[in-house]
Amino acid sequence: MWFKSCRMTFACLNRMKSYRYPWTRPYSTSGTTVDSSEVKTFLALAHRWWDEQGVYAPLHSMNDLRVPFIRDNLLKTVANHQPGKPLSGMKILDVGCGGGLLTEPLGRLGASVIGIDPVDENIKTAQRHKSFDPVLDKRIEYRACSLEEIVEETAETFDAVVASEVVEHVIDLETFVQCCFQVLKPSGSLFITTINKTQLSYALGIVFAEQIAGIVPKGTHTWEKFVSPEKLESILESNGLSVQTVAGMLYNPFSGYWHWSENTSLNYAAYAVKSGVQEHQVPAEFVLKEEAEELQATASTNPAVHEELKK
Ligand SMILES: CC(C)=CCC/C(C)=C/CC/C(C)=C/CC/C(C)=C/CC/C(C)=C/CC/C(C)=C/CC/C(C)=C/CC/C(C)=C/CC/C(C)=C/CC/C(C)=C/Cc1cc(C(=O)O)cc(O)c1O
Ligand SMILES: C[S@@+](CC[C@H](N)C(=O)[O-])C[C@H]1O[C@@H](n2cnc3c(N)ncnc32)[C@H](O)[C@@H]1O
Ligand SMILES: [Mg+2]
Repeated sequence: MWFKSCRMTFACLNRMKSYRYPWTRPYSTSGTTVDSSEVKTFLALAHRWWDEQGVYAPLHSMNDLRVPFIRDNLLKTVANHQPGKPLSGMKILDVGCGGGLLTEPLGRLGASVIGIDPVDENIKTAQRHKSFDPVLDKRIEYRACSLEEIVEETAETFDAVVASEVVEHVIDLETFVQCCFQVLKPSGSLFITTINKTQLSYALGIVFAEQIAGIVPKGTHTWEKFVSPEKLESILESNGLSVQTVAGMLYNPFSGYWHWSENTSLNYAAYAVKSGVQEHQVPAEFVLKEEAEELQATASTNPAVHEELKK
């Protein structure tokens, strides 16, 4: 179209009771955040990631905002950094990495990045593309999996988790966020970009962007799955992630460029930090024996936990 020429196993769960104490491992009873219909949609486009003027042009263009957003906020967390490789020494998990459009620039900034995506064809595309650059080939690892599948082996591993243009495609956002918490180191950073759930995002993000202008392929988004910043902030805060920044992003379909905006009624970026304390609900029946002993020890100092353990 004329616009185109322009641009975890520990997921936490239902039936939980409220405790207020430093987090302990939750146990998944069901457990997926992956919507099979989304997988089908992305599978069909798995070979299109690196066509910079193609269906994923807006995501290529979004790097102009999100890469500096992630870089600059991460640099505030370190005393000094290596010129040229400012993110050197940092471990980043890129969840829903797709073809690696954001994974690669983060690797170029010196970070060790693991990119995961449930669509194996996306991972094949990403692996093929990074293989052309020996530096990236060493710095980036890709895996075809969901977030909940790697939580156990990567608990408290990452300095940062990135989920860019992903949460509007998942089911069970709360579980998704809890997994992000689990894999982050204490004080680790979480970066999310997504689309707000407003009448304007329906009019512009669905009717205009998909059905009229073809900025994104028809069926890319379901308005009901869009996430307001208020809802996202509430889920983050109640899961031990302290929101630092929410900033609006505006796509200009004429120029194909993104701009920061005061207005969050369409796209927005959020940055949160793992605070380490959660108002979590942990189902007593899901707490392993050693966890119960740990809690028992805690109970001696915390009556609230003591009460819960008696139930
Ligand atoms: C039950 C139910 C569904 C209710 C909905 C709520 C409700 C009641 C809605 C009613 C609202 C309403 C009034 C609807 C009327 C529908 C209608 C007649 C709409 C007309 C459309 C319109 C208003 C057109 C205006 C046209 C115009 C004047 C344009 C020129 C001005 C201008 C520059 C506009 C800017 C347009 C703009 C900002 C478009 C971008 C919109 C947007 C949110 C895009 C996000 C998409 C995107 C690029 C996200 C990243 C991304 C990318 C890709 C990819 O494939 O590249 C994939 C992804 O998964 C992504 O997340
Ligand atoms: C719009 S693309 C964004 C890709 C990449 N993050 C970027 O911004 O360039 C959304 C990606 O999320 C992946 N995805 C969908 N559901 C997911 C889930 N539940 N968990 C992880 N990734 C998911 C899709 O396979 C797709 O690659
Ligand atoms: Mg999207």
